[in-house]
Amino acid sequence: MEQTEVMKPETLDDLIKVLHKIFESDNINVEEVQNIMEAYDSNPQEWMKFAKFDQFRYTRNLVDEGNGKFNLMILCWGEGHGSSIHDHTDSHCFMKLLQGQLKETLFEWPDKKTCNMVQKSQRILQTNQCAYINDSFGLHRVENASHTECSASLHLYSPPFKTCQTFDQRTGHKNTVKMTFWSKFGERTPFNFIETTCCCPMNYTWMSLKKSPENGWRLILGS
Ligand SMILES: N[C@@H](CS(=O)O)C(=O)O
Ligand SMILES: [Fe+2]
Repeated sequence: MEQTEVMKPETLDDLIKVLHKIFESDNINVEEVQNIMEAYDSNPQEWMKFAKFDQFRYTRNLVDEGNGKFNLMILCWGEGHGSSIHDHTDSHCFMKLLQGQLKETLFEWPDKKTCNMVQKSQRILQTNQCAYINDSFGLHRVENASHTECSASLHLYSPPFKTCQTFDQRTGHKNTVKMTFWSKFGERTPFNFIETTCCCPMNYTWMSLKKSPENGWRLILGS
């Protein structure tokens, strides 16, 4: 597909405007989106209002709904925080580092028989770099391996999705999990439940204990 002008977005607002324009079309040129996201020089003053960290796990903070074509969000990774192995529900996934570093480990889709999941590759993403993945590349896990620095990344998913599948590294067993936002447009998402989350040391999946007026206590396995 032909790529129109490659311009450098000067600010995050600029970048969002350009992304809106690009995603008006139904045919997405992955390299063009990747180049434009990479061309934006991360300026914390512009995105700080969206970056809300949690003590225990990474947070997902919605920045823009892309006219229904994409979701743009900032993920905030405290020291040692990571995701479980997951897919991207047949969507495009662009991931640009805004601050710090992130380690991305790629895995093959598990085959039918129960076995350890096969690791394909691993890389460290640096500030301003923009990575891309979709389900045809495989699955991934993302981690902030630093014990002293937090990280932030800008993710674009198109089309937007609300659930994904997480995988147990030792068995390949999968779970469908709901994906939630910690904040939307800079405002903490309202919550009326008690929640406590911990990472299961056996298989690195997340377990949450939640209480809501609607559902009472629930133990939720997976991300
Ligand atoms: N895809 C993950 C983040 S990452 O680990 O790529 C999410 O949206 O929560
Ligand atoms: Fe991901």
